[in-house]
Amino acid sequence: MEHTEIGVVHTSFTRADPEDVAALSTFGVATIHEAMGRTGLMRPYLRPVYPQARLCGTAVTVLLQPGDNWMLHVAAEQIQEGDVVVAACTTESEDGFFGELLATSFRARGGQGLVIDGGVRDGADLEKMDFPVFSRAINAKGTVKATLGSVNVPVVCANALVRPGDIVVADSDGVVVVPRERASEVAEAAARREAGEESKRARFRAGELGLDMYDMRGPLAELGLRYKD
Ligand SMILES: O=C([O-])CC(=O)C(=O)O
Ligand SMILES: [Mg+2]
Repeated sequence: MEHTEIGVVHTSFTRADPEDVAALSTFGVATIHEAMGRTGLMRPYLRPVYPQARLCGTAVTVLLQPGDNWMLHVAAEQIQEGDVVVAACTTESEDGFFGELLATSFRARGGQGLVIDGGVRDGADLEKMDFPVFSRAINAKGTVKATLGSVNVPVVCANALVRPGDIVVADSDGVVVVPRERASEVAEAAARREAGEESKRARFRAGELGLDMYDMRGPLAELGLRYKD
């Protein structure tokens, strides 16, 4: 990635097609990740603040400085209906950058949730509000407003590149990023994959074995697998 700009807010960028966002919202993260050729996943240390949390939306990106949540307030103004805020940090930081007050602000602007490679607090309130948040920590420790970061620059969040306008999907399995140019192709591949899984599910339910469904007996015998009484 090119040198990241600090102290800049990009106010206009192309958002993914809402039809593609709606299509992707029907699939689980594992299916989307597989449909993308097993790419786009954030690291699994990002966890939902409450088990039912789930989100799908277009990314407004934020680059935070450690222990400083100023740029989340700056980002709130850039949120449009259907957006998800994706926040990375210039240096690893697990402080509580975000809580129910900021969630209330994001929601009022149309925000659908937050993915943050940092900490958040007010977990019980976030669950009560059903405002989906995926974070690396839950931490009561407060933050300051003293240093500039950026809004709507490309960021690397938990090892995944996210550009403003890309689609982010998160559920209890993890967080995946779909580049907006690939969204409709990925949604089609995900639908094909789900149809394939449905037919396999029906066969498993009927008692068929993966050993036969996937023609595994020959290769296992060739490698010398032996059955003993
Ligand atoms: O106020 C903060 O800095 C973070 C927080 O707890 C909230 O948004 O409710
Ligand atoms: Mg709070």
